[in-house]
Amino acid sequence: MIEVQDVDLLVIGGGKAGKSLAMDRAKAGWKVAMVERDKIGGTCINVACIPTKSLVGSARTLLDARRAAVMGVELAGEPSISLDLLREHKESVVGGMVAAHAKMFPASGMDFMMGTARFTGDRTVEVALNDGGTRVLRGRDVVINTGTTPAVPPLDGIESADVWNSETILHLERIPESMIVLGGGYVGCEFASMFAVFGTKVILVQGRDQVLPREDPDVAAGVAGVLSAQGVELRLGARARAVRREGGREGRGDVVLTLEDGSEIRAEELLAATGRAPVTGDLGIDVAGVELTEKGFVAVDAHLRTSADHVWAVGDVAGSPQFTHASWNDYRVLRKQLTGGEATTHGRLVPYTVFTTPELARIGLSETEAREQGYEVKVARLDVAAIPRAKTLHDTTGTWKAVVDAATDRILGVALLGHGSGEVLSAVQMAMLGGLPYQQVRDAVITHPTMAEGLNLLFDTLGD
Ligand SMILES: Cc1cc2nc3c(=O)[nH]c(=O)nc-3n(C[C@H](O)[C@H](O)[C@H](O)COP(=O)(O)OP(=O)(O)OC[C@H]3O[C@@H](n4cnc5c(N)ncnc54)[C@H](O)[C@@H]3O)c2cc1C
Ligand SMILES: NC(=O)c1ccc[n+]([C@@H]2O[C@H](COP(=O)([O-])OP(=O)(O)OC[C@H]3O[C@@H](n4cnc5c(N)ncnc54)[C@H](O)[C@@H]3O)[C@@H](O)[C@H]2O)c1
Repeated sequence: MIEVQDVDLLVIGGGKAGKSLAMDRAKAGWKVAMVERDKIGGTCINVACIPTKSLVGSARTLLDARRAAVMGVELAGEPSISLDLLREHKESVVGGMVAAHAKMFPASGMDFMMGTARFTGDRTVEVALNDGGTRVLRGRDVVINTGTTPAVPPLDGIESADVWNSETILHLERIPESMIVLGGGYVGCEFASMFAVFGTKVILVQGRDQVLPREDPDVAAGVAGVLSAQGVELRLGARARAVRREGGREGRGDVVLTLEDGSEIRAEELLAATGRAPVTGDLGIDVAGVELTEKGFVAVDAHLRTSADHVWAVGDVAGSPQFTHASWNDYRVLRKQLTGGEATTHGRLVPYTVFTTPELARIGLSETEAREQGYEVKVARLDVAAIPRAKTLHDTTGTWKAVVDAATDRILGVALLGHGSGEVLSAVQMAMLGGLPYQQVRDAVITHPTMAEGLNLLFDTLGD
């Protein structure tokens, strides 16, 4: 019989919310244990945001080098990607962050262990340690932060077709001559953009009739235009039903994707980018009295409480918006409650940026959503080409759009497609948080020439 170790806080899965909470509470003197299966620092730094944005940085550097002459700079020879250097760059960024976490965890005072946790009773887990052995831990409070994992699309033949997902593509075995990207969501658009810039002939197959289906059609069309201009072939409204690898696993011929209309598309590789599935299957969740939603996420209320007393869930697995910053905010919401305060996830404003090149930065309601919710809206639009900073950079692709409540003049949301828009977005976010009418942003004195200055121009288009 293994002895049960009691702790104040037990964190299962070291994602953004869980690791932040564990370190914070350990530093505050709580007895904290955190169990992580295989990724020190979680999904974001190992296999998601950080490696992908490192590679997006490479794609942008290549694009800059290709258009150096227009900026008056001569480079000797054609700039190109070195697979070895690319891997080294990505791995040095990821490795540096993982190493920093490996130091920070024990330094905080927590009991950090590598292993797989599984519930065996109320607030109690058994941990199969990666280096052998078992521990049993019980938390006064338990936090589930086990994240999501790439969903396997239900296509005939998928198991034997040897396709990539968002994690395996990051091994950077090769830059293929041709690649099908299945799925036109965030992952699909970002990888399609970067691999097209790296020189791959990309065919993006999207089941819905636009990329990024949450966005207004005109905004999605803007992103589609960016991808097309980079050479991506878009197959919209094209649902896949089967996939096979010619020559079998050993022969490794082309991958062939069959669409619902029976037509076939072939390429050297296929990236499945069809969403993410919650990691709850092997947690023994029913033993803990924790209920799941129909889709397998942990069911939580607006306070991140599960159906079991003193068991909480945070991040992707709790159905929070699938962004690292949302998970980080979950941490703040939960910390407040665990330390005697009140906090909720209800009504929070969660921005996001899709890192195509250029990027799409979004916050608040789309025009479609605003109209569906009964708002009478004013819509402002600005071509990025009108922004002086964009002209100085010869980087004028994109359009900005803002949706304003006609009754109050408050900004309901924006969609900014263009250079540096993810940075500009935060200025809009602050205006929205402060409840400012658009005129105050329009009339603010903003530094010239910055991309943010475009906000003056954007809201100028609405007049008074
Ligand atoms: C390709 C890609 C790019 C992305 N880019 C961005 C971006 O640019 N910006 C952004 O905001 N978001 C981005 N995201 C989304 C972001 O990565 C996730 O929303 C975020 O990582 C979720 O974090 P989390 O806190 O839910 O947990 P995670 O970071 O997923 O952590 C969960 C951890 O739990 C561990 N675990 C699971 N089960 C167990 C168990 N039984 N025992 C012990 N440990 C366990 C896992 O190993 C994992 O480390 C991207 C996602 C992908 C796939
Ligand atoms: N920059 C960022 O913040 C960032 C980047 C990457 C991922 N993420 C997060 O990761 C999550 C997952 O991203 P994702 O792109 O994998 O999922 P997603 O749900 O955004 O997109 C998946 C797309 O695949 C399509 N699809 C599914 N099955 C198909 C089929 N059989 N044939 C054709 N098309 C099919 C769907 O229509 C959908 O649009 C996102 O929700 C996002 O929150 C964020």
